[in-house]
Amino acid sequence: MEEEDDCPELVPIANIQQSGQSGDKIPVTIITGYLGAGKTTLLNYILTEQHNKRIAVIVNEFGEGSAVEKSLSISQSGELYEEWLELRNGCLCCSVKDKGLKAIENLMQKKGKFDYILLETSGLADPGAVASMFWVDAELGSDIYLDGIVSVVDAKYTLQHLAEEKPEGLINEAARQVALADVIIVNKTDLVSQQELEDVRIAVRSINGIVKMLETQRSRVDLTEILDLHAFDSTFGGSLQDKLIPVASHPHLDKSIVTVTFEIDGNVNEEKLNLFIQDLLWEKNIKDSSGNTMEVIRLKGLVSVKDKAHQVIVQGVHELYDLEETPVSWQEDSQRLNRMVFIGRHLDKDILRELFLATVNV
Ligand SMILES: Nc1nc2c(ncn2[C@@H]2O[C@H](COP(=O)(O)OP(=O)(O)OP(=O)(O)O)[C@@H](O)[C@H]2O)c(=O)[nH]1
Ligand SMILES: [Zn+2]
Repeated sequence: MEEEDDCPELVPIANIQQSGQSGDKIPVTIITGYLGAGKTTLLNYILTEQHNKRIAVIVNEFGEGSAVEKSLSISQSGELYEEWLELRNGCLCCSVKDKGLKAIENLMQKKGKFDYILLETSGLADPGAVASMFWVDAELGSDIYLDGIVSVVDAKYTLQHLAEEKPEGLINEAARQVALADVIIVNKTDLVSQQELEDVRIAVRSINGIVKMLETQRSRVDLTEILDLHAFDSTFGGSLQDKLIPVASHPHLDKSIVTVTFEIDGNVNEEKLNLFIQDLLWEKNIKDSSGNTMEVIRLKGLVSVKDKAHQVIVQGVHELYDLEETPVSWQEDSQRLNRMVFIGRHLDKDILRELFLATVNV
C-alpha cells in the first residue's frame, strides 16, 4: 500500500489545547498489524478526529526487513531520514528511519513537544523489538514512555495469516503481533459474516487471553479505548487486577501461542522471582513436558513482594523484563496474592505454577 504517502485530510480543530506541564513525559502508542490490515486508515482517522491533543504520527522504518525502497536513496548517508507534514490542527506526520528513538527525541527538540506520539510499524515488523527500544531508553531518562501496543487485524485474512508456517518453526509475524498487543482492533468487519467474525474472535482470544478486543470498519475506534492505556507502567497497577482474569484454555496445536495465567496466595521473594524470570526469559532452561523450551513473548504480573507494602508489577517483552512498585498498597485485611500472565509457546501451566510455588513463593 502506498497509503503512507497520502497526507491525511486537514481538519482544523478550533480548540487546540497546549500540552500540560512541560515536564510531563509523552506517551507513545505503537500501532502494529499485518500488511494492509488498516493501520494507516487508523492513523488518518485519529489525525482527523476531534481529540484536543497535539499528536505526532511517525511512520516507523526501524528494524530489519522493513526497508522501504523509496527512502533508501535519501538515507544513504546513514543520516536520519525525516520528512514532516504539519497539519493545521497542530498534528504532525513524519517518517523516521533511524536505529533508535534518539531520532524522535531530536525531532521533538526541533519541533517542540507533542502531547502524544503514534508510531506505525511496518506490517512485518516485530513490535516487541520496537517496544523494547522505548523501554530501555525510558530507564535512561527519556521524556518519552511506551503507553501500549495496538494491533490492527484484518477480519478477512487474519486466520490465514495466523496459520502461516515459518521456516524452522519460527513464530509468524501475525501471531507475534497478536501476542504482544494490549488492544486488538479487528478491522474490516464489513467483509466477513458473523460466523467468520466469531472464528477470528476465538483465534485471537486463544493466543492472547487478556487482550482488549475492538471491532471496527475503516478502523473507526473510540480513541479513549486505545490511547492512554498505561499498559507498561504502574500508574494503573490496581486495574491490572481486573485485567488478569484467568482464561479458559483452549485445545492447541503444538506450535501455537497460548496465554497461561495463575494466581498464588502469599508473598514472593524478590531475588528468587528474578531468578525464576531469568531462567525463563534469559537462560531459557524451563521446558514443557515434551522437552520443548518455553518461549515467552509477553509477561505480566502483579505480585506481593515480602516486606513491601505496595503491589509490584512485572512486565516482560521478549528478553526484557522489569519489576516496578506501584502506588497501590496491599490492604491490611485482604489476602496478599500473586497473579501471573505468560503469553508464548510451549507454555505448560502446571509446570510453571509448580515451579513458581517451589522456588518463588515464600
Ligand atoms: N472493506 C474495508 N476496507 C478497508 C477497511 N479499512 C481499511 N480498508 C482498506 O484496506 C486497505 C489497506 O488499508 P491501510 O490502512 O493502508 O492498511 P495498512 O495496515 O496501513 O497497510 P500497510 O501499511 O501496507 O501494511 C486500504 O485500501 C483501505 O482503504 C474496512 O474496514 N473495510
Ligand atoms: Zn500503512
